[in-house]
Amino acid sequence: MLQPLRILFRPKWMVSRSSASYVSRMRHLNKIKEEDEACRAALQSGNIFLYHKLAPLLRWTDSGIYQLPALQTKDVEEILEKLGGDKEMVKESILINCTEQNEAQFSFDVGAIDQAAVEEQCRGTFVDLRKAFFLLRGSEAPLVARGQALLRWHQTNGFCSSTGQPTQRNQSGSQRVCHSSGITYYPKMSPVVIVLVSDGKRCLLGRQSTFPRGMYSALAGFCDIGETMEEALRREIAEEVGLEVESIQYSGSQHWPFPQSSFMVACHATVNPDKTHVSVDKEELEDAQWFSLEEVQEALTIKVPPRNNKGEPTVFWVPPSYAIANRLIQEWANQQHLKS
Ligand SMILES: NC(=O)c1ccc[n+]([C@@H]2O[C@H](COP(=O)([O-])OP(=O)(O)OC[C@H]3O[C@@H](n4cnc5c(N)ncnc54)[C@H](O)[C@@H]3O)[C@@H](O)[C@H]2O)c1
Ligand SMILES: [Mg+2]
Repeated sequence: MLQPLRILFRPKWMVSRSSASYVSRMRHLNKIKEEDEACRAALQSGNIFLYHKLAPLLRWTDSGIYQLPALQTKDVEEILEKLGGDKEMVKESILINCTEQNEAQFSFDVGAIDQAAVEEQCRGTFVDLRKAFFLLRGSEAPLVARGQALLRWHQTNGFCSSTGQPTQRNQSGSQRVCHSSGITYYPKMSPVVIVLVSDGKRCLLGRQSTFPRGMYSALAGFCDIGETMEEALRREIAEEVGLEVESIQYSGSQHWPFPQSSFMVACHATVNPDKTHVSVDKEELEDAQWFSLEEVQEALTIKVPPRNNKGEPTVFWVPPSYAIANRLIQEWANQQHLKS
């Protein structure tokens, strides 16, 4: 039988934020998301994160870390004019969030404007999102992913799939409407379950042939339409490794921008310790194996895996800390410790 879901930990945001300031911030954000006039005003005093062909602009700081530079709207207008663009283009910025001080945050893709010239003006570099996600700290990584996801969605949803007519966005970019059919389109995410299966002593990790060599992760799969998360989880484990899950515990969730926006729901699951024979579906996975606590602990200590002369990792390692798979593996290792 499936056990009821239970939260394994309290995320930091649940305990550390004052509810009054959080409520006012969320209401402010909702207002500028929904009301075009309020959003235009917020853009005038807001912060803009720049992208070039969906690669975010990062800046190397004096303190030796990469940062996501927040530009003022007037600065972006100036740069656009200087580099032969139209300063009105800045109005295409997409609302992504707001700061603790209620300053709106936007993403803007400079498009056809020369990349090197913008980099020089902004004292930064446009970096592929996979790399940027790894280089940024704290809340900047999810913020930059969200900004890119929204820009990508607008770039690929310019036309109504029913009428073929152009769709029009609202000022914040939270939706697009086809005035011919009346259909409103909202940014989309695909729900994915990611699960760390345990037999009580070992945990099960798998790898796809596209993963970097030696890297194993928790098993994941897209939810089918009409499925509950629990059904998707049980089905994926049955399909990919031929095991039947006995219990499920919810752990957390994450927006995952690769290759496109997924909503990752992360869980722990157990199987009967007498029924642990793995039969891998080779269409889905290259390999799946049970790993001991010692092996997992060793892998968790590896920040950058050692590589051979072809540049390929030579050891067993797990996804980095920004991936929710890493958190599941870390939580499992902590729980095993408590048990022993
Ligand atoms: N953040 C993390 O820690 C982490 C770890 C592992 C995997 N992931 C992500 O989980 C996602 C799903 O994992 P998977 O590849 O094993 O899934 P999966 O096992 O469902 O297999 C992928 C296949 O599912 C099909 N599919 C069904 N719906 C889809 C949709 N909406 N979008 C794309 N393909 C769809 C496609 O045929 C695709 O080839 C991947 O995008 C991967 O990047 C994230
Ligand atoms: Mg899978």
